[in-house]
Amino acid sequence: MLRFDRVSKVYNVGSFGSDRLTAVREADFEVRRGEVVALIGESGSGKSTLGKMALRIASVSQGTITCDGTDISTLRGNRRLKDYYRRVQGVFQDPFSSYNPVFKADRVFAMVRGEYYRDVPDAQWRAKVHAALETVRLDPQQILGKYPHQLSGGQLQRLLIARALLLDIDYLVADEIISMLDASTRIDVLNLLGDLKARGLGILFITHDLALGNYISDETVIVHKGSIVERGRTEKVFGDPLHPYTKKLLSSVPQFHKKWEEVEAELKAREAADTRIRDYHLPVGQEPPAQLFEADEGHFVQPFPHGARASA
Ligand SMILES: Nc1ncnc2c1ncn2[C@@H]1O[C@H](COP(=O)(O)OP(=O)(O)OP(=O)(O)O)[C@@H](O)[C@H]1O
Repeated sequence: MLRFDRVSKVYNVGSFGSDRLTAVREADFEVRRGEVVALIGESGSGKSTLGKMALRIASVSQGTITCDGTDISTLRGNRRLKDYYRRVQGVFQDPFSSYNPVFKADRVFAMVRGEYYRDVPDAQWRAKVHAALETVRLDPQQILGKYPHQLSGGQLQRLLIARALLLDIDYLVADEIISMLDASTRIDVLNLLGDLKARGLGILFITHDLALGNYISDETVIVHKGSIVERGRTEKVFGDPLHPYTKKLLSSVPQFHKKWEEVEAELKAREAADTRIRDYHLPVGQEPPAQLFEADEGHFVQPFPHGARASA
């Protein structure tokens, strides 16, 4: 399990690094193997920072991230870090920036070999590469030996996922990997992630797109201004949103079969009927605690003033 335990990140900003920006505040959630967790929030809410901390690209300011029980901040030295990256890999939004246009795209595989599999004989390595490409539904004949500009964004993205698979990973941090793809490729990559999940991979799926998050995830974590405001089984968070910010996000997605007034009236009626709100409403002016309230089994919400409307 990849577990975030009250994890915070403070960046030093300003001209001399004199100001501090809290990008993530006491985030608490986990990604289990064989499960997709969607991390959803607007731009600047701290999603990528959470992914970067899990990949050790950014340090953790407070709290701990553990991978199957090991605090990842204690992994020092090339060998232990390499072992970690054998198990946890990241794929990011812009596939083009991960390739050097001067080299053939499959150089990313050669780099993995040089780093991790020097002793593997050529024939065995070829078979491994072919198997990884087939898993991501790429035809080795069409892909190997090509330059990045000869491949589509979707192919390049799948190639990066194949590279991660060469390492037999347990967890994948997928940061906005669908956003830049065209509609027909999107569904392919989404279905691929579904296959990987079925093979037992744990996936942290970072997105600002609610529909994508809803489509693919088992658990949803909603982040707003660095804090998790709601999390739980995806069907609960989407079907019975509790926090004003989650409601606002969901109501901003057009429901083509309904008029806007109908949606708003439904939200108000649901809120009025929701007796649980009394249990977790906060006096106006009180800072919301980082610890979430369990409103329903496995469905957590950050307490908020009753009647509050989420500010953007
Ligand atoms: N290296 C850094 N130094 C200083 N501030 C940073 C750094 N990286 C991110 N931030 C700030 O931290 C906050 C969270 O950024 P982050 O990239 O995690 O958000 P995000 O939700 O992933 O946004 P997006 O979807 O636009 O990538 C933002 O205010 C951002 O400007």
